[in-house]
Amino acid sequence: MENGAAKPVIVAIDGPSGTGKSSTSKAVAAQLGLSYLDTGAQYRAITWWMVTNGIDTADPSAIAAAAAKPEILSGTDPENPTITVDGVDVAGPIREQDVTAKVSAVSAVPEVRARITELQRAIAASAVTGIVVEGRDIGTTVLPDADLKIFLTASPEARAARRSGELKGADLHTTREALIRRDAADSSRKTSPLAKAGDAVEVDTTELTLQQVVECVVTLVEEKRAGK
Ligand SMILES: Nc1ncnc2c1ncn2[C@@H]1O[C@H](COP(=O)(O)OP(=O)(O)OP(=O)(O)O)[C@@H](O)[C@H]1O
Ligand SMILES: Nc1ccn([C@H]2C[C@H](O)[C@@H](COP(=O)(O)O)O2)c(=O)n1
Repeated sequence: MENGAAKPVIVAIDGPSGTGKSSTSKAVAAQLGLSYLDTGAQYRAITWWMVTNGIDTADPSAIAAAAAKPEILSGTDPENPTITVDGVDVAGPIREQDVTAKVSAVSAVPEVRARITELQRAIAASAVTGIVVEGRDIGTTVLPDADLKIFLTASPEARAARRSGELKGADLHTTREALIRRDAADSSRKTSPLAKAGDAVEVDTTELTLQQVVECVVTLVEEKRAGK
């Protein structure tokens, strides 16, 4: 840049549920002074709005007709990410089981994806120092020109164990089956499915601690910035 300021860096982190995208992205963004966007929270927020407003989440045409109605705002401070719908803080309700069970159906509707993708691109374009954006289709569709693309993976067993640790008393087998079902739905939808971009770096986190994954991604970002 002409004034000597560093060019904003755009990092896309994709992968299935429970691979560590949110934890890794937040820590990397905080360490590097970047913004952070949880795109899953946006899809959860629009799903919460559909459920709260009595829209039938099994009816794609009803979802499509309502997709433009809610105002979804994401706060991108990695130390304090926020999400509101029509001014209501929905950070808690969007993690509830009912929303988790319906989010794949709602996020498969093309009108929903077009709306949320537009929001995501606007947020990324306005990040002054750069941003870490995590989701399912960031490297393939939302930000195909990202400076660095990471695709996190982990075995279903490791992912279920991580999630069961969060959900008090959750049965490991049930958690594993639910993760696999959601990944299958997210990977098989027609519009912008969960997929690894051809130029993404794949990191298998099964045997890595969160700290090791963060260090790996920070190193990759620093190498990119140094032009390596
Ligand atoms: N490498 C790791 N080793 C052990 N636990 C981890 C690791 N990475 C993340 N975790 C833990 O696993 C859980 C899920 O992580 P996280 O929410 O970051 O995954 P995610 O990919 O964003 O999931 P989702 O897509 O479902 O939101 C969290 O409790 C987190 O602390
Ligand atoms: N870029 C994205 C991000 C998320 N989704 C959908 C599919 C997920 O099952 C759901 C919830 O995401 P999570 O909070 O578990 O990361 O949102 C998507 O389609 N595209």
